[in-house]
Amino acid sequence: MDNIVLKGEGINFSYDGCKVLRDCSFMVKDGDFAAVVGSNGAGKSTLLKICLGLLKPDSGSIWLFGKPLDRFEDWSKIGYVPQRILTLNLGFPASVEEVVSAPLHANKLRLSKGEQDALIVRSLEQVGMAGYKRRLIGRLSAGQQQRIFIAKALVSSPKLLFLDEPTTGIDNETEEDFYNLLNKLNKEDGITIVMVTHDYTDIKSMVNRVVQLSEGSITDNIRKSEGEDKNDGNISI
Ligand SMILES: Nc1ncnc2c1ncn2[C@@H]1O[C@H](COP(=O)(O)OP(=O)(O)OP(=O)(O)O)[C@@H](O)[C@H]1O
Repeated sequence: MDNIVLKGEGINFSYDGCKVLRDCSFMVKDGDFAAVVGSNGAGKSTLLKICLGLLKPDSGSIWLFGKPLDRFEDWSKIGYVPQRILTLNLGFPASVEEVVSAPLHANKLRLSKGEQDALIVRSLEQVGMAGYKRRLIGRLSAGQQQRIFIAKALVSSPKLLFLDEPTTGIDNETEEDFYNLLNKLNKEDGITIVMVTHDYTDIKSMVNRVVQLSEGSITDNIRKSEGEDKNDGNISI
């Protein structure tokens, strides 16, 4: 019970009366690499936004680290890389450092300049972009920009990282590098990952949990453990 970091129970959600999620229950345990899969429009991004409190369900509950979402305060434990439709263009004025440091200001962590700098450098190192601190983000490639957005999500040392289709607009070779990076963050740094993806076959070997959505319902919440698939999605905990 202790090692459940994310739990959803009986989530229903509609946009303007149009039902998108139906009675969704699921869980993710500490150390999991969970893939949220399903066809276009199945409700994957919506489910992620509900887990993050960005959308409010019509009914049902979310728990983060054992706390109901409305009482959860330790947002520095959570990283989020939203779905990106467009690559930032050359004229975008923010530096890599400004982008990466944003969560430190938002989370009001009250860190000294030196502590902030150390966290920025460490998160850039984690994504293999150590030398890019002073560069303008709009001048980087799509794959490099995506690494910077991961660094931004990592800067507050999260325990749980949500990613929404992070490889959109990235070529195959960069994509492989990127998955290796996520695998390292999960297996070596112990960060629990919840990732919406269309490329399940590419990441099957690193994923140990699948949350399958079909037309707004969760049809599977399977953890692959010790060679045995275990469905623990709809049981009460
Ligand atoms: N802001 C919105 N207002 C109204 N309807 C929306 C909104 N966002 C999403 N929808 C609808 O809700 C449904 C689920 O959308 P969602 O983006 O969660 O699906 P998804 O599984 O992430 O899809 P994709 O794989 O295409 O990104 C879709 O039918 C979509 O058109």
